[in-house]
Amino acid sequence: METAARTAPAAVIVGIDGPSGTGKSSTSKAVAAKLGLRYLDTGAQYRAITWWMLSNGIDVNDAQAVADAAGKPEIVSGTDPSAPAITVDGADASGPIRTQQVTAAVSAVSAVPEVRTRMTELQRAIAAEAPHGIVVEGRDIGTTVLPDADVKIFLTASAEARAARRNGELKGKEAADLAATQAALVKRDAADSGRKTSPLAKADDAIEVDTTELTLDQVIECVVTLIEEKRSA
Ligand SMILES: Nc1ncnc2c1ncn2[C@@H]1O[C@H](COP(=O)(O)OP(=O)(O)OP(=O)(O)O)[C@@H](O)[C@H]1O
Ligand SMILES: Nc1ccn([C@@H]2O[C@H](COP(=O)(O)O)[C@@H](O)[C@H]2O)c(=O)n1
Repeated sequence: METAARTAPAAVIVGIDGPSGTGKSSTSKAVAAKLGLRYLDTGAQYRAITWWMLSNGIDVNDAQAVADAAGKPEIVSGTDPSAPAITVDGADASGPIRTQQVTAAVSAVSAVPEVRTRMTELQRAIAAEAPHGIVVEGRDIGTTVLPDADVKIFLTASAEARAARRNGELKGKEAADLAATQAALVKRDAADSGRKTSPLAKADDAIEVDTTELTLDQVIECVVTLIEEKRSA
């Protein structure tokens, strides 16, 4: 008797891009966990190399010095969506990469072509090793890192909504000025969109999701549905 062959779903590669505070990390982690996929935070990698530059006395505004040092740190990213991890030369960097000092310096470092070449190679290698697929979030995943991704999403939200979300994270800590938060994220987006190499941009074939009026759960549901539709097509 013939039995129908049961095939596991093919690995699915998902790229989620967008400006700062649009919900890329929260959405990507939840979607990956729900669908049994790996997860990669490429922003954390750019933050990690920036932290290394700062820790090693390299002037982040000296593009040549950053380029010369770009190959030195060893950056290792975990891909478990329930326990994102990142190390630099074997040391846990998950805390230090989130400081204001790193946030203020990361756009300058990530604009250096040698840094982007190194990170892109690392990101492609990680994506290629994910057995069932991966959700990769960043700024240039759909345009440059994984142009053949199965699903490309570009998240957006108003600057007001993004600033309010960021300030909401500070509960219990000193409340930040909303206008200052908004100005800082708009400035970082402008630097990321304006650089020559792999700027923050929506790929032509990416699906744009404006999250301004959506809850996080609604965004997650929307992205899961888009991936499932693609898988069943
Ligand atoms: N749709 C939403 N509604 C309300 N809050 C949200 C929504 N999406 C994300 N958030 C909250 O907004 C904050 C920023 O989200 P998140 O860190 O996922 O954004 P991001 O795009 O990855 O930001 P960055 O690029 O700066 O790392 C978090 O506190 C998150 O819980
Ligand atoms: N694919 C990417 C991802 C990130 N960057 C740069 O890193 C910064 C930090 O990113 P977060 O997601 O952690 O906020 C971001 O502002 C970019 O400068 C990048 O260039 N490409």
